[in-house]
Amino acid sequence: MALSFIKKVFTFGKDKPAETSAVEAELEQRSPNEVLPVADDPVLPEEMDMAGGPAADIGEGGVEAPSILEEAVPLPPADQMSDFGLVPLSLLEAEAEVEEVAGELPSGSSVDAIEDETPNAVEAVVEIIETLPEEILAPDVEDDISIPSTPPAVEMPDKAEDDILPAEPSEAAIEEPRPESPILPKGFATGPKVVEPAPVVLQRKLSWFQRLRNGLARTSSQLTSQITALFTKRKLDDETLQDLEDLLIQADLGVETAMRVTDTLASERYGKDVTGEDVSRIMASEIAKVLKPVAKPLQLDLSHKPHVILVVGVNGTGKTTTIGKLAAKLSGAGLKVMLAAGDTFRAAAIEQLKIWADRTKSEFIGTKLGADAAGLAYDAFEQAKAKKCDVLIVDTAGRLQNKAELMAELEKIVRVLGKLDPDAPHTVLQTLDATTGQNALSQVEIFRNVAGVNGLIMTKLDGTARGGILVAISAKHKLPVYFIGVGEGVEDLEPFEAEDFAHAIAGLGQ
Ligand SMILES: Nc1nc2c(ncn2[C@@H]2O[C@H](COP(=O)(O)OP(=O)(O)OP(=O)(O)O)[C@@H](O)[C@H]2O)c(=O)[nH]1
Repeated sequence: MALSFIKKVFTFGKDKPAETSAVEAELEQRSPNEVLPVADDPVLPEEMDMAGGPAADIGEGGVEAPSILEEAVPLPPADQMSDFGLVPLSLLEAEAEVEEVAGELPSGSSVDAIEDETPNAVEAVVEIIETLPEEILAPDVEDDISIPSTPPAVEMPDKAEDDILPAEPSEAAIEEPRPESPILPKGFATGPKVVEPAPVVLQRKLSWFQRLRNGLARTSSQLTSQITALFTKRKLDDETLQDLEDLLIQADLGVETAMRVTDTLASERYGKDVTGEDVSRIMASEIAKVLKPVAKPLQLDLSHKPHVILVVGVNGTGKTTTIGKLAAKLSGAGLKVMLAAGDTFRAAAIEQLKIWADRTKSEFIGTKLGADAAGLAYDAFEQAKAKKCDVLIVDTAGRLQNKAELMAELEKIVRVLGKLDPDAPHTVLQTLDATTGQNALSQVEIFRNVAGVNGLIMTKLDGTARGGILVAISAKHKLPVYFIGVGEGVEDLEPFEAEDFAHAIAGLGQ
């Protein structure tokens, strides 16, 4: 196509215009020896551009050139180019310009129009072609050039109807043959979904006691290693007893329990050799004595319809989660439960409780964010009565015990519930975060005064708990401890067992 077009232009040879165009100036700067090979049917590599691609730099000898093309086809000396069917690069560049201009003109424009647009390029083409031998030019010379207004019709060979093949897809649409088992990215799988029976659990989930022990490991291992260090090769005397008492107090067990342990130890072993294990055993036994009276089941008076449980505590101590766990136990036992989202401070808390209600098939009552929590508690109580619920559990917003305003709101909730039933709320549960330590002691003190807390649940005993504080709280307040939380899951709420807890703190087995 290119050469035939040039040939056509060639037949229109004209005088060179007087002024030199920028294109021409550039062309003139180039070595006349710059050439590209034009084979009969040239197929250039994709990265080569006929008009603007890297030119082959042929030296005097006409051979050196650092291009892919040269490596593939060694070039002859410049003066013999045409003998080998080669044309100068300058010709191709001028031709490209002419073609580009022609392409921008309206279809049907004559060659004169092209010349008007780019006289210099046409002139350059003509000039160069005049120097080329006839045989490298295309044989089909026509005397007129015009840009066809319609593409030439392609003559198709006649085909019998049966021979008509479906239209062939375009090259882009031709799909690569697909491998039989495609390799999918990580996280995907193929094939029909297979419902497999649950595999035999080889690695059993940790028992709640193991989780409790793990949670209390920090307390227990610290204690036991210090006790062992204290009693290695030492007889039990006043000094070691005092040191032991200090250790126990540091472990949050409280002065009272610490003294119980040292008194018992002194009465049994004073002046004798004592091992760390002896001390741990006595410690576990004394702690269990403190905890046993408070390890009680949560008593439900189902003559009340509903039995109202109000759940209070500092932010994040696990109120909402514990309510979900309790609801699961109760509704699982066939009781009709309603959950009331009295934490009107936090949208997420309302949503969280709703999810727990759905999950445990409990009734749910909520209100809008920022609404009066006492009003919601009242409505919940009425609705739970109307629906004959067995248990109503009311969530409340977490609050710091030193925020008087919030504590007053809590007082109001209790008062309002009491209007519908003087005994309500029948249970006021406080959640305590086992990772808190000493602060939990004052939390109980204050919530007990404001909301009449009459039972405790210690949560997060599976974490890095400082469970010693529960012993101190129990010794001081003697409030029932109903459950302990040993995880975030619905089943991770265990009845509180004094012996187990005492053993876990002392680092002993169950
Ligand atoms: N590991 C562990 N995490 C718990 C336990 N109980 C609650 N949590 C987590 O503690 C976080 C706080 O629990 P929530 O139930 O939202 O506490 P809350 O007291 O209702 O919080 P506020 O609404 O902010 O007052 C959540 O991430 C719970 O999943 C537990 O026994 N073990």
